[in-house]
Amino acid sequence: MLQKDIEEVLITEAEIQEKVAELGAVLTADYQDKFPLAIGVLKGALPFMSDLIKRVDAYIELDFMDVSSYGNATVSSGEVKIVKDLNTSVEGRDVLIIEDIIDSGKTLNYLVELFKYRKAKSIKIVTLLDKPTGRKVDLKADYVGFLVPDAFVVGYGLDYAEKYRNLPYIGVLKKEIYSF
Ligand SMILES: O=P(O)(O)OC[C@H]1O[C@H](OP(=O)(O)OP(=O)(O)O)[C@H](O)[C@@H]1O
Ligand SMILES: Nc1nc2[nH]cnc2c(=O)[nH]1
Repeated sequence: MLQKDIEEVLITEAEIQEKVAELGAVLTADYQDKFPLAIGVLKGALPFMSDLIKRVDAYIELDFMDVSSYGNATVSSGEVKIVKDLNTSVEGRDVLIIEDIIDSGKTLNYLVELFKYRKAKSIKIVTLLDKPTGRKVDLKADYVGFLVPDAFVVGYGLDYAEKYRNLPYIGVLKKEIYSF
């Protein structure tokens, strides 16, 4: 049903799952002797976070932050709003931010500055997708799944107007779906 709105599948479900396992193995090694606070950035990171944490064989604590800067648009408003804050203090903690995509970089830039201000011991970023052509601020992730081209992508957590998050793959929507 949802497939009829998709122009092109960029990353298949199998490719995502293979990459998640790879990233999980790297994180398992890097966090073996630590107890990081893994912070999922809602809502987009939910499927990635859910799959990734099951591939990390190390002690990790989970928390969530809900921030939003896109609303129903395909371009960042540039203003990051905290919709839900953490339940846990980041002070003195090794923080691992889990994101679905870095585009302009503004969301993560905001969160990194916030967690620095809140005195996190270390801050690392794992993102499933990186769209370097969208970058507006200087920001790099520590762990990246896939580079994506300059297109608005949906699926596996990523939405257009709150739809398509439940697709198991990453794709590009047909042009007629967008209401500009
Ligand atoms: O690098 P940026 O340009 O800041 O874009 C990345 C952010 O945009 C999306 O979130 P959105 O604000 O759409 O909220 P959502 O996760 O609830 O969809 C995505 O989940 C990232 O958090
Ligand atoms: N769904 C979706 N959300 C985004 N947020 C920033 N870039 C994107 C994108 O390409 N797709």
